[in-house]
Amino acid sequence: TQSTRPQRILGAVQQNATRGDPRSVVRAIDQYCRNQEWAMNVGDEKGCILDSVVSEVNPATVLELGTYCGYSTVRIASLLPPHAKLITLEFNPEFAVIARQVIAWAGLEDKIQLVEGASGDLIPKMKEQFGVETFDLVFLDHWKDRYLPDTKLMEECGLLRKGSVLLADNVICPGTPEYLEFVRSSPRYESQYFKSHLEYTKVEDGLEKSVFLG
Ligand SMILES: Nc1ncnc2c1ncn2[C@@H]1O[C@H](/C=C/CNC(=O)c2cc([N+](=O)[O-])cc(O)c2O)[C@@H](O)[C@H]1O
Ligand SMILES: [Mg+2]
Repeated sequence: TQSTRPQRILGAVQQNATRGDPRSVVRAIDQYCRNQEWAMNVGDEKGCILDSVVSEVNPATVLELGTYCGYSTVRIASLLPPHAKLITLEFNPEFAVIARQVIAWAGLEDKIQLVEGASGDLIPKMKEQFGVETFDLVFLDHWKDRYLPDTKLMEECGLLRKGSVLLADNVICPGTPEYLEFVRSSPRYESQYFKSHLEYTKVEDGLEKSVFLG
């Protein structure tokens, strides 16, 4: 039977990456997606911007919206300090199965909690079910029309504190116009655009970093 793209990405990791070496997992996926078949990972160019923001924030608690195959999950978690935790939400069970194996290959199961379900349902449960107070960093990379409603939901659920950082992928391509308008015009956010390119291409894209001001 025909394999799926996420299955082929997992295969590339198992063939080319070293177990327990997160950066080799990131490198294996980037090489596969650049040379064999494109996939919607944040990628190596925007990934370097992601790395610099993670290192600057040095978060104890991270929320990722949209795991897909776990590329950015592993990339972020590989930079976290020892007792830090990353919760990643994924509602497609097939993608979740692949992502769990990619995370395991990287040896990062202790830092990452992959929760299956829709962000709109899970965000309101973060405090009671997952013992989260607030998130120091949120990486938004799921359906682009969910960025704004989920940001408002995180505010309503008290999951953001003064200084929490939202980092959003694809604000140019495919684009998140309503979200961008909101964070750039709201007095409660200080936003900054990091110009880059759509993963593995020369098309313009970028990340928007927005600090919640409380
Ligand atoms: N509400 C929700 N709760 C939980 N999981 C959810 C969710 N909505 C979507 N997801 C999951 O997040 C991923 C979707 C990503 C959409 N990205 C994209 O569509 C995308 C497209 C391009 N592109 O077309 O060039 C480039 C990119 O970097 C992209 O991230 C999928 O794994 C999907 O199952
Ligand atoms: Mg993306």
